[in-house]
Amino acid sequence: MPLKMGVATVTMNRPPVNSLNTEHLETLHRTFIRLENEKCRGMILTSSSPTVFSAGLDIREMYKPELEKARKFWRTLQDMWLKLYSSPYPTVAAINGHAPAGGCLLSLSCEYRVIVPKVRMGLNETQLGIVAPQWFQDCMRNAIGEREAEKALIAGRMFSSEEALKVGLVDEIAQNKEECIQKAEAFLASQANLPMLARKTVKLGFRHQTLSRLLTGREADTKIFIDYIFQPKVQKGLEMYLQSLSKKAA
Ligand SMILES: CC/C=C\C/C=C\CCC/C=C/CC(=O)SCCNC(=O)CCNC(=O)[C@H](O)C(C)(C)COP(=O)(O)OP(=O)(O)OC[C@H]1O[C@@H](n2cnc3c(N)ncnc32)[C@H](O)[C@@H]1OP(=O)(O)O
Repeated sequence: MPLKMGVATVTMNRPPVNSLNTEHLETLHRTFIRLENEKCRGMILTSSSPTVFSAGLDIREMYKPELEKARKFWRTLQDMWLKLYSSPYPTVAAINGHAPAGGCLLSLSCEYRVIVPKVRMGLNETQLGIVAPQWFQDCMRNAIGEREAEKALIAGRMFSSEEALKVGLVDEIAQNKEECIQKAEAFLASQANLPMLARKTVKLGFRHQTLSRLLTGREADTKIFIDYIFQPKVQKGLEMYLQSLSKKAA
């Protein structure tokens, strides 16, 4: 995590697709805590993969899990998200590859998004027979508005880079990763002279409702997750989805 002029670039590096298992989520969470403690001036979140930003939650964490491990997985996801979404420093996602589901959530949790061409992002959970939790949905709604979010979430729509720009899911398209990082740095530079306390207070004001909805209902949210994924038909769906992903690789 290099810090250049107080700006950190956090590069996810969990091959092959940066899927988010408990360990990877813990690493991200620890990183965001450290950045806050070190009074970082801005953060760029990106990926070491040339084609994938993040494939979202690691489906193997939800497929036939042990109960306590599944609980820990979900709580760690909540912890990571609460830290990122409420970060006092400015955040940009340099989306240099596909960003489905939890990958899209990561980018939506940043303040500004730059994407490369010819990749897809969105909350596709419905298409997998699972449901994007309320706080995932809130992040989408906060980015693109009620009507577009409702349509996208019901359909589990994956947006092309161009569609994402058009609907406001991302702020800019860059031609490649290098330009993506340059544009991310330019956004952070544009924020650098703003009084930090005022900036942070306004940001948290906008995000307060979404944050408190989860903060006041964390246990209930965990229970919803557990009850949902332990349903036999959901497990069957996850099994089939994992098989389809593996078949694709074969
Ligand atoms: C009332 C109820 C309310 C709420 C319910 C509560 C909770 C339910 C939980 C809801 C939340 C879900 C959020 C999620 O994030 S779910 C994950 C969704 N992710 C995806 O759908 C992405 C799947 N992956 C892909 O589409 C492609 O892999 C991708 C486009 C990212 C990259 O394609 P590429 O061709 O480069 O790679 P692949 O060959 O497909 O994959 C390589 C190997 O990686 C494995 N893989 C891919 N994605 C995942 C993943 N998300 N988890 C685990 N493993 C993954 C894939 O199987 C390949 O593995 P091998 O076959 O090589 O072993």
